[in-house]
Amino acid sequence: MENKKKLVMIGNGMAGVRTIEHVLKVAPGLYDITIFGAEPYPNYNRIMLSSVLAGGTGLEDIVINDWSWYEENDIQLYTGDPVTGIDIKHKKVKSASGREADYDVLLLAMGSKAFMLPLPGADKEGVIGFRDIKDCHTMMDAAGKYRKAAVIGGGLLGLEAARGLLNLGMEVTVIHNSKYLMNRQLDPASSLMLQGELERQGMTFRLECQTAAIEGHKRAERLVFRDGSFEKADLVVMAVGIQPEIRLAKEAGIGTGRGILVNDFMETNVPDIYAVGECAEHRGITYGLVAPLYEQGTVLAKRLAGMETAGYEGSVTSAKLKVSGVDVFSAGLFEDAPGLRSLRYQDEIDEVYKKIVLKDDRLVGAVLFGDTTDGSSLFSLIKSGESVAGREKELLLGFPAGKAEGSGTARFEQMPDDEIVCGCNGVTKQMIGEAVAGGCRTVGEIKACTKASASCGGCKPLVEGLLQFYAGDEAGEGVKEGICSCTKLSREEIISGIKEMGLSTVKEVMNVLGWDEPGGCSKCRPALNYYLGMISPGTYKDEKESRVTNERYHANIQKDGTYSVVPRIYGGVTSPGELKKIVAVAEKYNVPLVKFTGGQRLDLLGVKKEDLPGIWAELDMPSGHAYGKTLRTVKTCVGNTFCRFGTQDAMGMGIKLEKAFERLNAPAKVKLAVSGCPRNCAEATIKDLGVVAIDGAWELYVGGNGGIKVRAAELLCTVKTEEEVIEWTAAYLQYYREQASWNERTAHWVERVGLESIKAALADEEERKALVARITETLSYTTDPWKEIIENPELRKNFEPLGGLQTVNERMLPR
Ligand SMILES: Cc1cc2nc3c(=O)[nH]c(=O)nc-3n(C[C@H](O)[C@H](O)[C@H](O)COP(=O)(O)OP(=O)(O)OC[C@H]3O[C@@H](n4cnc5c(N)ncnc54)[C@H](O)[C@@H]3O)c2cc1C
Ligand SMILES: NC(=O)c1ccc[n+]([C@@H]2O[C@H](COP(=O)([O-])OP(=O)(O)OC[C@H]3O[C@@H](n4cnc5c(N)ncnc54)[C@H](O)[C@@H]3O)[C@@H](O)[C@H]2O)c1
Ligand code: SF4
Ligand code: FES
Repeated sequence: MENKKKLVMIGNGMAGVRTIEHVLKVAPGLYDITIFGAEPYPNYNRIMLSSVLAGGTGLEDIVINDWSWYEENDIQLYTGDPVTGIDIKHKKVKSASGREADYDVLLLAMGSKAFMLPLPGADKEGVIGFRDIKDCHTMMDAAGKYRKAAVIGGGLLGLEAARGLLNLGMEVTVIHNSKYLMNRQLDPASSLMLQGELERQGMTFRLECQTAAIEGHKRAERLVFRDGSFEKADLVVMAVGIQPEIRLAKEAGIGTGRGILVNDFMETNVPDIYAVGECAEHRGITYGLVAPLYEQGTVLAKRLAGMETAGYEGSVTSAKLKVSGVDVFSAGLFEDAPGLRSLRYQDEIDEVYKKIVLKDDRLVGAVLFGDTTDGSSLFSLIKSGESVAGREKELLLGFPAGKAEGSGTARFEQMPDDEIVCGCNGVTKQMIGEAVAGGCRTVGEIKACTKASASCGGCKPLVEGLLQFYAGDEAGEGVKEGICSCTKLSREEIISGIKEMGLSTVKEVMNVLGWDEPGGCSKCRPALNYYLGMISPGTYKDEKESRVTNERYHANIQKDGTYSVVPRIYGGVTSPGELKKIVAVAEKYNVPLVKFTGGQRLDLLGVKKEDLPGIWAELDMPSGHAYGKTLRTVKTCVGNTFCRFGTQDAMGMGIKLEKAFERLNAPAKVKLAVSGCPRNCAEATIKDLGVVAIDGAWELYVGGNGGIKVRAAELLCTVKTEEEVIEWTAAYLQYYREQASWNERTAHWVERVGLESIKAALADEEERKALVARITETLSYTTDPWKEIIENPELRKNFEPLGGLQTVNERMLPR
């Protein structure tokens, strides 16, 4: 013992103890270690406080190093005893309880404290930050006694706190100074989508709002804002950023700025004193996420062990909001700026937004909303700084299955053993390797063993890749995934639950099947609405509030908030009479643009919401479902009616198909086409179902797609008559309706289940007829939503100026 150097650490938090773990590994027995912690606990995972608050995780689950770990490693731990002074001359520290400890090496790892706005009334009871277990307890206690909570700050912490408080049964208003939530991580488009989802979960927001004071007797009772308005609040949580703990260092004469100044080896300006974690300022930056802090810890541990090491050069960071039902990821630069180029993909129907930011030929930032699967792959590319020239669109639209960056064997071979795979829990590649060597064969088992992927979940694709890398064919199925983060149940389990228990409403399904997220989210609500309607077409009452905006308004909402009207022109075949009606309406309502669509229809664009019922009434044509998850259009060529190559009546067949299946609800949109000969002018082989005439017969192709990823349709069958075309189409569409997941286009479905299984199901005549009977029944219940609106004054109210449910951001917020 005598020969050991004395290492004293101030702060018993995530970054500091992580550094000590490394020191113990690379230099066992070198130091006699003493740790002072201000909190009365062993080292715990602060990140998981959000999960504790939201429910489902107990405090006992978040301990990283329990009491016995300190004992086993001969670490002298003083908890609940903050250090109050550092004497750099005599190399000793003094604590609140009067303890003194000499050091040879001193580690400053005091983290940060919540920044508390210096508002009048900020010292009242019920005004807190969200930083530690104590704050968690305060919020839980308050939720038992009071109803109204206000969270100041709409960043990561504020939103996670707000979600937790909602789960505790409080009404929550988030007061945010910017126009956009998470303005430090998201651009306006993704931020608006996030806001919409959180509003649906029950949060309310006051944006661009400045708090002036907190009023109340002893306890907070209300917030008063600079514009004079106010908000009742029995609990006020400040989540407006953090302040590195530098007071002790400053008083001792150690160099400080915003944080404690360190060089690339985490050395302060005073010999033998180092700083690590949120309290350290490196190259002008203080970090507030654990991944960079763990990187700092690795360098520092090697330095303390006297090992050769490259210095810490700073980190690019990524963040993922830990709110159930919301997938948001942000990494690197996300705002447009001179010298940067960006690519975006925005789908306001399925609520998916992706943006990547490039500098020259390198990826420097990404924002994902709704689908964050590629987050870790994009982050790997940002960190590597390699050229992505020529691959930009692939990066934006998603990596083809099995090709994700970070999933290749070469990448895992090159990955250093101590590279952090799970930033939230500090799990390295080596730790995952050891877990697999120890018998883990699924992501769930690795999660239970190492905690990798247990917090924000952003590392899951990497963990899966590593599991595959280490376990190869022995790797079992990944952790069981539900249809969204609100439930662990798969589509099949939900459908059999609905059938077996006779569940009949979205709410009932969520209650009976035990949804983790009581209100569901924008992914599961419409999916349940569809499954219920598909299972019981005759009795299920469609829940309009579970549908996306376009389907609620029965019109296609446009970028500028106006709508478009696409009259149903069966088979793309019109007449002078129909055209005259369209022209008259377009002129009367000053429609700014009339355009032919890709599906051979006329699109009246730029229509005001309040003009929609009038236009529908005057057109007196069914409005086409040019939106929504249903049959869109049947495109046709002229066929043998006029074309000298035509072998069959393509127009007639197209019109029949469109009339047969219009208004059909489906898991995703469905597009059809009919070509009169194999020259295929209607491009039938890139449609969900394409019919191509050959001599004396028709070929039916399925699973085609001309969208993001072009997929050629595959031949399902060849039939002789028009009746058989209708029959097979009906059977195929119903089989797709019953088997595919919500939101799954036929191209993906066919690829997933394989054409052969579909062929086998439809080849059985009895099965085919049964499918036809079921689709016929479903179609018999469909109604004309436009007529209903025209004829029902109550429904028309939704279309009055400022009527209905619309808010300024509604186009971003489909339900
Ligand atoms: C609710 C919440 C959720 C979060 N979620 C995420 C997330 O999802 N992802 C992510 O990357 N990051 C997240 N963070 C941030 C992350 O927790 C911090 O970056 C990380 O904990 C910082 O580690 P640290 O060791 O520097 O500081 P800390 O973990 O704060 O540890 C510092 C310790 O030092 C103690 N201390 C201070 N002064 C003294 C003194 N004078 N004497 C003795 N002890 C002292 C403090 O009490 C504290 O226990 C979250 C933070 C919070 C609060
Ligand atoms: N999922 C995660 O990764 C996660 C979760 C929680 C916390 N954290 C970390 O914890 C730290 C604290 O988080 P945070 O959200 O408080 O910090 P932050 O700095 O990221 O966000 C604070 C937000 O408060 C807003 N704000 C500032 N002053 C305000 C005022 N007067 N009124 C209203 N709004 C105001 C800002 O616009 C900003 O968006 C950060 O380092 C964060 O990265 C991360
Ligand atoms: S697909 Fe054949 S029938 Fe139809 S327009 Fe083209 S050439 Fe004529
Ligand atoms: S990175 Fe957040 S759980 Fe792994």
